Amino acid sequence: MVSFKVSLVSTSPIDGQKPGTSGLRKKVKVFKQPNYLENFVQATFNALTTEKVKGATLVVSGDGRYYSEQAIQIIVKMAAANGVRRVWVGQNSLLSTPAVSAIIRERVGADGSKATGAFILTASHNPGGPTEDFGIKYNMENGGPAPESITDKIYENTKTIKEYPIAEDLPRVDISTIGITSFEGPEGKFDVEVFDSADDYVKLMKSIFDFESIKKLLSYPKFTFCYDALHGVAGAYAHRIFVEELGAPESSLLNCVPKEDFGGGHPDPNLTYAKELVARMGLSKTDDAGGEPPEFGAAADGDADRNMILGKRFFVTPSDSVAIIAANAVGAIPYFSSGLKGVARSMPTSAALDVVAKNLGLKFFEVPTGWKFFGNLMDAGMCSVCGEESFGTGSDHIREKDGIWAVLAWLSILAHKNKETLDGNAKLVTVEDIVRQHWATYGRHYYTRYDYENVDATAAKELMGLLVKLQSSLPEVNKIIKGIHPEVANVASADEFEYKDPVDGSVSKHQGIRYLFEDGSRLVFRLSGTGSEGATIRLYIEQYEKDASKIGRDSQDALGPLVDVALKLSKMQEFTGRSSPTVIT
Ligand SMILES: O=P(O)(O)OC[C@H]1O[C@H](O)[C@H](O)[C@@H](O)[C@@H]1O
Ligand SMILES: [Mg+2]
Repeated sequence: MVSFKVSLVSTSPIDGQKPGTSGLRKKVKVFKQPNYLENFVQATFNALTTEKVKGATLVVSGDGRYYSEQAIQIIVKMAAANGVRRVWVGQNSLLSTPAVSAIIRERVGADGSKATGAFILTASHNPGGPTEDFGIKYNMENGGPAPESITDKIYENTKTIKEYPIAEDLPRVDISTIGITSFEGPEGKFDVEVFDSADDYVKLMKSIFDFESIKKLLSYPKFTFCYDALHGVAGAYAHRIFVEELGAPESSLLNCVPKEDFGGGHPDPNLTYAKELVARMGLSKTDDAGGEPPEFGAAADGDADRNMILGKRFFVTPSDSVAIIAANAVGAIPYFSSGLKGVARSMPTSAALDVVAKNLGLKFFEVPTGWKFFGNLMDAGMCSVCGEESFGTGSDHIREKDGIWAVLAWLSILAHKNKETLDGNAKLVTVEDIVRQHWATYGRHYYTRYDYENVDATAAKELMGLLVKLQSSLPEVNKIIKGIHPEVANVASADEFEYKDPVDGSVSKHQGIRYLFEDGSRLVFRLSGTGSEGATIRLYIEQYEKDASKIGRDSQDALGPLVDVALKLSKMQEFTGRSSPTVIT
């Protein structure tokens, strides 16, 4: 057995290591600066209680983006030096964010060991490569992102760090080969175990869904399917699940080979960035992929926690997606057969889920943006299904959102609704049919999001400042609105969203600026917490329509007047210099 020594390296604090909504995300060149990654990793170790470090088992992996392999080698050396007992690594550094959560919660090592935390190496949906983004975040024992109490401590530690221990002489570990490598250090044995990226996750999915019924759906000739991993880590699961387990043809997988630069693309599953899928599904305004589009299409982001669901020439908004999953879960998904404990959405997500919760008599929660808020509810047994407008959907099977889970949930609902069809007796019920049926039952929440990416941070702050100021004079605001579009309803109330966690009582302030209209419409403005440069302003626009004769409009048309009001009220163009958003979803 190779032995290693521990040396102490002196360092000094580096500015700007405050973790955002989902960890620390910066350009690769920033991460490559001397001690940058090391300082953050040590600040994290120092923020944890001793038993989470000494003798502990730690998962380290991610979406395989550029710099992952080097980062893993550094973290392994630091883990060894900090007295960690074993590090678990997905083969080739690949583990999706949901798979990491599942592994922390479910995996038991050959010697009975269980992980107590993970470093997830990802910048999620941000591009990768030498000039793009890298990221790191720490997840806790419950499989969810570290709560603010820990991330605040990490940040404080980054401001005072003076030294870190490292096992400089520990040889590079081959993370491409499955197996355990053992070392001997001053505090005893240290193992690095490399294992199959998909095994544990596939097992979990099979315990949640009825794979046989999905298989039957996928083998039905009129049901065609397509999945785009955007060259992210979802590719490491897609072949195994959709092709090997469920029998989909190889040709149904698009961009399913994980690449360290995501093939030069932007691995964010939305109508702008998932271009190839959007064209194949017959939804592109400019390219036509030719041929009849598949009945079902889906995409994932870089670390496979996000999802986009499409039907033939049809886009399902994420806010509708979670509402539809919640409305159908009990009959369609075995995991939920005894009912839902409750449902939750993030504040900017449309109120489609609220209506389902009300009709079905389910507990309902509105939380700030960020998955960690759902985790607390789930740990307390208060929430089964949740989702966000930002293409995140999930359940209490883990403590992260789960892109492939969402696809399997939709396939389960389709299989359920098509029981008779699959037996040869009826017409195929499509994705679009399911959504339209849902609107007819619950009403439709027209919804759109405008993103202004990488705008000047000062200008963005000023814009938000103006919107807060306007909130104190609603009569004035309503006068402005009437001057723009007299048919738009009055603003009934306006505030900055604040959340008191019903489980731990913690309060999160300034979680987005809301204008709530008398007819149930909403305008929400937020600054993104996940960007790595400048500021990104997000504007969320929503309007509820109950009248069945009016639920079939084009959503941009239906929302036109409200959009206009939002842009003029906020002086968007004046502050940002932008005449149109970077992305509309
Ligand atoms: O802050 P934003 O850029 O709007 O991003 C918000 C999103 O960030 C990450 O993806 C989190 O995991 C999500 O829970 C959150 O909704
Ligand atoms: Mg992600």
